[in-house]
Amino acid sequence: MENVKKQFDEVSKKYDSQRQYLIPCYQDFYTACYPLVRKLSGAKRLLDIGAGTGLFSYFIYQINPNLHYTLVDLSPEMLRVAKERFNGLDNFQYEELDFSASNLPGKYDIIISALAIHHLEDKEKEQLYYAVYEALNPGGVFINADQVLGRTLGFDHYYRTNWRETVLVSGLEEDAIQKAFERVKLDKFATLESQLQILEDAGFTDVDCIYKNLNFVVFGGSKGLLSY
Ligand SMILES: C[S@@+](CC[C@H](N)C(=O)[O-])C[C@H]1O[C@@H](n2cnc3c(N)ncnc32)[C@H](O)[C@@H]1O
Repeated sequence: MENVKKQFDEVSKKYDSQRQYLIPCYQDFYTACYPLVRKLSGAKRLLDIGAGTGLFSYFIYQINPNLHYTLVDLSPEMLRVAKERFNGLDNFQYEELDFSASNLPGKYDIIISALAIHHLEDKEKEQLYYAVYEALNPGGVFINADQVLGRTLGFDHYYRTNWRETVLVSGLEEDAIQKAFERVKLDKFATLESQLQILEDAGFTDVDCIYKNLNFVVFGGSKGLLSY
């Protein structure tokens, strides 16, 4: 995890400005969960796993500013940017921790994560999903916006090649592109199906993928029947 921490510490100040170049479906990817979150009217506490600069929390904050937000990340520099973003708001707290090695702190009604869990080995992903289930209050929901391994080698190759080609012509400066290409070497994608299965095994009741664009997906599950 030291390498992950180092690379995200380094990119922290430029991270937000590069996101729209590096995630071709940026707006849809971060807002696909809005209808689901809007339905969780009784929710009070949200945990963002691998929150980084707080980008995903910021999207949720746009539609639910009254939640209590807990942002966890192992990179102090990424969290520093998050603290600047939410400066002055007393419903935000921050925890510097490695979620592959530490327990998740507290109990929550909504647990979110974006582009973070793919840094874990498959076994660690599984352990984390079980821990997420335990950390949810009854009726709570887990939402993971992430990149996944293609279902077949052919599609995986297509997704990765397509992403590189898209980023190369995105207008992002060359140095930033090369650093992003370095960072993705740390990624450990797993298939969507295997992760949906783990969520079911962990006890989640309603489990599904609510958004997919190439290998960018948003999926998750509810602890108890989804009341919609
Ligand atoms: C690509 S960034 C995503 C940040 C944010 N969620 C977003 O959507 O912009 C991945 C983040 O996950 C964090 N991360 C990766 N592995 C981690 C771990 N084991 N424990 C805590 N944070 C981790 C990194 O430090 C980084 O800030």
